[in-house]
Amino acid sequence: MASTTGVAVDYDELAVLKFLALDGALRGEVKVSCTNLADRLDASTQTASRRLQALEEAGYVERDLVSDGQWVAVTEDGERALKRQYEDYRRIFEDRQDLALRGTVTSGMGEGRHYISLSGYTEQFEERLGYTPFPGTLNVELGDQSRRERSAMETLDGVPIDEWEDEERTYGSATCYSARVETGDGETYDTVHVIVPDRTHHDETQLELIAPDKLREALDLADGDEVTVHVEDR
Ligand SMILES: Cc1cc2nc3c(=O)[nH]c(=O)nc-3n(C[C@H](O)[C@H](O)[C@H](O)COP(=O)(O)O)c2cc1C
Ligand SMILES: Nc1ccn([C@@H]2O[C@H](COP(=O)(O)OP(=O)(O)O)[C@@H](O)[C@H]2O)c(=O)n1
Ligand SMILES: [Mg+2]
Repeated sequence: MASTTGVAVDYDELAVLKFLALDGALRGEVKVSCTNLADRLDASTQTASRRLQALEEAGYVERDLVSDGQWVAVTEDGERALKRQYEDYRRIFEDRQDLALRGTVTSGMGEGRHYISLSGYTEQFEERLGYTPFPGTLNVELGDQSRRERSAMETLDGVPIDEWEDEERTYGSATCYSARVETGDGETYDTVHVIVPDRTHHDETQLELIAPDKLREALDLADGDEVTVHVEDR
């Protein structure tokens, strides 16, 4: 586990980070005594002190040393590190079924690029998904089992993209489902969306994915490569 600064932070240090957050250090500085912290960690004062120092070197906390202890605040990077743990626990306890759809990367009709670039859609993607998608859709041809399982996606909470029109015509609505892509080599790309247009030339056997980046480049994908799309309930 490494931080952005390259300093390794272990579970032992994350436990300290959690105690600090419980004491309110996400909201601002809290007074910390190494003796008290050592008690809660069931470790020596030196160990407690060393872990605080490691957290500071990793950029997860900021410290102000004073004669009778120290003031410590968790940084944004520190908060992100805690949130990653939180996401893991959510997956463990919230019993949200991860719908895993398997298929192969395939080329389509080259129309996705046009639709995804239209401002009537990009404005909605930016506002509702939080990013400007790479112009296009990565098409995934689903295997037999995943074709059957795909219908379960419609029971999840999707982000609606509304129909809109310009002078010439109306453009259809669509629904986006948050997902993660995993390649055959176990490489993953975290935030993509399965986009299901209400009007489409594709049938249920194809899944179309949008993402901030070109997935063929980010994941080194070519036609025929196997991917698993983990659709999340968000
Ligand atoms: C956001 C979005 C909106 C779309 N709206 C329409 C539409 O209004 N009418 C239509 O015939 N197809 C629409 N399509 C579907 C495309 O015509 C086509 O089925 C598919 O997206 C093409 O994918 P490909 O080029 O990757 O094969 C839409 C696709 C997307 C991604
Ligand atoms: N996030 C994305 C979107 C599209 N793409 C690829 O970008 C190209 C343009 O997308 P497209 O939807 O217009 O083309 P086709 O899917 O019809 O081949 C295709 O090669 C897609 O596979 C990608 O790699 N990553
Ligand atoms: Mg496409």
